[in-house]
Amino acid sequence: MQENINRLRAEIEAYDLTAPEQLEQFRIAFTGRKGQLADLFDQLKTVPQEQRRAVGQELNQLKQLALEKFTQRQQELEAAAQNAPADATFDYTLPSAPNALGTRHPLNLVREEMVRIFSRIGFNVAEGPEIEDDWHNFTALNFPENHPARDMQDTFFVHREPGQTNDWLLRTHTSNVQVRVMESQKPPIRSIMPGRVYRNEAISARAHMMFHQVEGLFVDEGVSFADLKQTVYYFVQEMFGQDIQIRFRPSFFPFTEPSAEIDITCLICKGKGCNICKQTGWVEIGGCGMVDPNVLQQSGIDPEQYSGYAWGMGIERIAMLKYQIKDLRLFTENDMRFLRQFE
Ligand SMILES: Cc1ccc(OCc2nc(C(=O)N[C@H]3CCS(=O)(=O)C3)cs2)cc1
Repeated sequence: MQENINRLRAEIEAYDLTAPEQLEQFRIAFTGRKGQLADLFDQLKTVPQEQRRAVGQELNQLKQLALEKFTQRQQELEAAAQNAPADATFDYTLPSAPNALGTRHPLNLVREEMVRIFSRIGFNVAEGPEIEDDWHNFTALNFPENHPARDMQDTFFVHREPGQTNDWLLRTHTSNVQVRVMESQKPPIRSIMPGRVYRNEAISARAHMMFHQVEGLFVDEGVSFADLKQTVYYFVQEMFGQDIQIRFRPSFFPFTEPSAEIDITCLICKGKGCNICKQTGWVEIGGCGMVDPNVLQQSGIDPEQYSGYAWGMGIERIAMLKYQIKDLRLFTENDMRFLRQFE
């Protein structure tokens, strides 16, 4: 034991504390819970009873020596740090810790691009409630009382009085905002309505209940289907490229007459036909039409004086075409390998 005490004293006295990081190493080596001094104190019980007092005192003196050396050096370093000019202790040329900048979600990129494209031709952005009443989501849009879209199968009702029609629901499209804009503004109206919409598709393979839409509305005097076609054509060329063509397929929606589905030439095969476009050369991107005069009327706009067009597109659909994304679930799974690919 005496030999160990003498060796340890010599080690403590000779220990070099010049560099700041050696102070912590000294503490761990000698005075820490698992240090060499603790080991010697543990061995004290093996010393013969008559010598134990003297050896214990010597160990305590050694511990005191180590603590004084540690404390003195610690105070010297603290004083030096306080007195030295700031730049002496910190190397400002060191690179900072890397900050991951993150990326914007593809659905936001598409929504922002659509807003930019339509802002350039005079459209503003209108917002409205996601929890909506029956009037603004259905009746004002010419949906008859027994229309299947009103079923619980397609719509999430938030509050449903038996037999009542003034139900509260989660809007199934952003068309409610168009109704609210027409109720609150006089033409000319040039607005687009991006936002979340909800569909109760419990029976479909897609487990998705919420997706994103942008709709557009233009109401003024003398608006024609030709205006609608040109606006959609401009949007498609800005969003998908100047070489992309469009076509309108006759369709039906309660709120527009005439109505049409909007197709663009397949972005993969440029119209030749491939498995993406099912050999047709065309892919659908949304729908449009002239606002039904009854819808204008019900929102307080005189259909004898004004006419308008409207369109609707799903943001997920546009994003999947633009970025060739094959699975809808990628938008909501937060897989960084997917999300990091976008700027
Ligand atoms: C007052 C008012 C009058 C007319 C309106 O017409 C909005 C329109 N929407 C469509 C359409 O096909 N929409 C779908 C495209 C894919 S989607 O996201 O599932 C919704 C055609 S015309 C809206 C409001």
